[in-house]
Amino acid sequence: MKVNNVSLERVVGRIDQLPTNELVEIAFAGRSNVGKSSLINTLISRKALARTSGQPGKTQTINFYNVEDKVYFVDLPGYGYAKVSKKERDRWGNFIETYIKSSKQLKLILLLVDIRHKPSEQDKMMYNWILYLGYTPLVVATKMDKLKRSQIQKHIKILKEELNATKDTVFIPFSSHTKQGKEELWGQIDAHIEVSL
Ligand SMILES: Nc1nc2c(ncn2[C@@H]2O[C@H](COP(=O)(O)OP(=O)(O)OP(=O)(O)O)[C@@H](O)[C@H]2O)c(=O)[nH]1
Ligand SMILES: [Mg+2]
Repeated sequence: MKVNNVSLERVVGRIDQLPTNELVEIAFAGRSNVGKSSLINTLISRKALARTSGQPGKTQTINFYNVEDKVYFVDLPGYGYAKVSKKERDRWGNFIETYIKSSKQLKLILLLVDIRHKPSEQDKMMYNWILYLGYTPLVVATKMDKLKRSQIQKHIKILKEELNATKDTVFIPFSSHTKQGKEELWGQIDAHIEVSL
């Protein structure tokens, strides 16, 4: 998709504020600091529409970006931020869960994991949970610029093994610094949007 028009249309902090809309939705999930907001900025070719930060826990609301009046990119708050209380974590879990379960327009969930590290227990839970809800997550292995080119396939293999990934789960190495993986990712997103339009 060629992106000219995009805006942050809705910031949702409570379940009862979730939109009932017509546009298709694509959600971006993953642990705090993995690069969700940066990925959205890269896809829409904006430097900083989605707020990013070196401090984990930047995105705490569910943010709906209207892209070309065709699709919402849904930036989810990150999980696994150690400094957050259990109560907050539970609230997060309920919030995300309610959104994913209740959205009628959600067509694709991108699960972001850091290409350098083994997935955390929460990453594994999230992966399995997305499958359980009937979606096949598209796994984006972020921050590939931090690895040597020769290491990338090895790390993708480790991620597949550790997540015990299904055959039809697609893995895309990505960097929002070098923009590697951007075209491939758009290819996947366009394909999902097309079948749903
Ligand atoms: N080297 C490198 N750093 C990245 C990349 N993507 C994001 N970062 C950095 O990682 C940090 C976190 O990025 P964000 O995009 O804010 O992460 P997030 O997943 O939205 O974080 P929360 O909103 O806290 O859930 C920032 O300092 C980014 O500059 C990447 O591809 N390569
Ligand atoms: Mg964020």
